[in-house]
Amino acid sequence: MSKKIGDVVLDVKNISLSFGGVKALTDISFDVREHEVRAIIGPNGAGKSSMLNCINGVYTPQQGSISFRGKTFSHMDSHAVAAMGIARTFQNLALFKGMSVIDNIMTGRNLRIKSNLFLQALRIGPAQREEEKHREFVEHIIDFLEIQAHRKTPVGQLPYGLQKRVDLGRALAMEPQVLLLDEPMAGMNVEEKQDMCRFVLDVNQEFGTTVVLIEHDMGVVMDISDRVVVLDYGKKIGDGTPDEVRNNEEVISAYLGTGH
Ligand SMILES: Nc1ncnc2c1ncn2[C@@H]1O[C@H](COP(=O)(O)OP(=O)(O)OP(=O)(O)O)[C@@H](O)[C@H]1O
Repeated sequence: MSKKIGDVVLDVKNISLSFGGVKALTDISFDVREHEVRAIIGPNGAGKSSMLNCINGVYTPQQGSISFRGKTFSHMDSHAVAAMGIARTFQNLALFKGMSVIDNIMTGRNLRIKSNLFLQALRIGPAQREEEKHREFVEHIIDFLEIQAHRKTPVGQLPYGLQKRVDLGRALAMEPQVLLLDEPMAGMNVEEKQDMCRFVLDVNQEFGTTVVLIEHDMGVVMDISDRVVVLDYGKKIGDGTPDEVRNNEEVISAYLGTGH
């Protein structure tokens, strides 16, 4: 891979999170470097989604801090996170099923629309020009994700694999610097997985977007990640390159050896 990994963009320090008596995360620290694909793996219930939810401000950890480009937060505010350039896709798709592909991807653009709602509603002057500019950007994403044929189709009518692609498109519409992907390939067939892998790698390599990815398919993780964090029962048990993680005894016994 010819890309150049940069400085730390996201620095997670000593995060602990519990729900009543359930300790979802215990003292988790790891960093994410610019332009890398960083995977978080671990068995069901290990705390992977909770970790993403702390990063994008859905959950507030009881302990620890998260720094983004050197700015430290004990709690990430979800609107501020999006404005800082961190986008997220969800394990259970967060799309508007009755709306077209193009309109769903446009919703990811809202953050960047500056003109006020009144002008937008009237579609006059600067608001109209602005909307055209955003629609053009959305069309680029649609071309990039090779879903031109489905531009006007209501998302709910698309096969699952394509819905996941639209979800990625919605996140890309934010022009994120960091993309958090929660199981982007879950429930896909082999061909859909290959396509999604290619798109994630293209986003990473062509736009330089940093990717943090939760994924259960080990083949995928080992193929596309630069570094991997391994969680088990809310604790970090491994961290390193795919090869390092593959050969880590604790990881093998907790996870890789158990047929997940
Ligand atoms: N909102 C919540 N309320 C109560 N408990 C929660 C909540 N969210 C997560 N948990 C608990 O925290 C632990 C970690 O869950 P989490 O969903 O983060 O794991 P995961 O590694 O993403 O699992 P999976 O692979 O199944 O998605 C689990 O025991 C889960 O039941």
